[in-house]
Amino acid sequence: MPVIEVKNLRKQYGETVAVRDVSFAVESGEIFGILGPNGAGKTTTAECVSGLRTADGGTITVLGRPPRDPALRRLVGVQLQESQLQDKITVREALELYSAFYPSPADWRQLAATLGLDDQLNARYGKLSGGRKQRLSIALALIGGPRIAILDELTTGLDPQARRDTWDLIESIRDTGVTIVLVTHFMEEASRLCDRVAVIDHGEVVALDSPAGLVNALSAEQRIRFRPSVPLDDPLLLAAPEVTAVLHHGPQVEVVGTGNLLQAVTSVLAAHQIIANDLRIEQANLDEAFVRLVGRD
Ligand SMILES: Nc1ncnc2c1ncn2[C@@H]1O[C@H](COP(=O)(O)OP(=O)(O)OP(=O)(O)O)[C@@H](O)[C@H]1O
Repeated sequence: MPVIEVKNLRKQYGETVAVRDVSFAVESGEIFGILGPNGAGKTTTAECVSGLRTADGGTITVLGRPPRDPALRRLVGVQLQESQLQDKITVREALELYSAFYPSPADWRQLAATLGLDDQLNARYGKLSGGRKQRLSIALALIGGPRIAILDELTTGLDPQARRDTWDLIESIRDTGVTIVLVTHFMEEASRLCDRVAVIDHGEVVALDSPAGLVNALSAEQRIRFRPSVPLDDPLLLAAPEVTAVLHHGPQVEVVGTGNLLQAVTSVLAAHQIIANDLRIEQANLDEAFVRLVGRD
């Protein structure tokens, strides 16, 4: 049974329709990604699911309850894009303050240790690096011991190492049984972390699948590159039904096609005793799938 169900969500700000029609269901224990370009409606969707905004249309249930049900306050942890703390508050004070909001909070000292903040307890928020601030905001989202964590643009502004560390952290949180909704516009993040991804554009879900499923569905086309041992006549390859084009880049040949392209190409080459040196198969990735879906980077 899904832990979050969103059906035909609609939300507008004045004349601006931020979310036109969004539906999805999040299963228990998964990392569910909401991916889309700037202004697509991701944050608004996450805020409606978190109960921070009221939808104008559609229905949302979280653990079987409406998003603003007070019982959800300790079951759902939210880390939002704009959750800036005051610069002067220390890490310890922030953790203690947030713990006080919950009847049976997680042990904040243990959480701080897990998140690598235990040597920073007396540091002021304003002096923390971007990565540490992010860790603290994740800690604050988890302090109530939630069953669901909603994390928005978790790694924006982090350097590549801090981003990778944060990904490891999210995986370890998931391993404790917490369901995670991750709002992101980073393809690499979605591919690496998410079990399933809803791609949102102009306030609508344009695709919903695993990252690999999205790539496969949209990128039936494959490319193989190699350097033939002797010059190659294009018609030999084009005779195979799998091959749609043959391109030349100096000594390199690039074959474009569909289906079992590799087998088709290698059997043509074998039949003519041609050796394919430096053979490479170019795989499509989520970036390409995304550009195809939303028509822009
Ligand atoms: N409080 C608000 N008042 C008016 N318009 C808003 C408000 N918040 C968002 N919008 C508009 O609603 C649309 C969707 O915004 P939203 O922040 O949900 O998108 P997003 O996909 O999260 O984008 P980003 O990645 O840039 O945060 C945008 O056109 C945005 O300008």
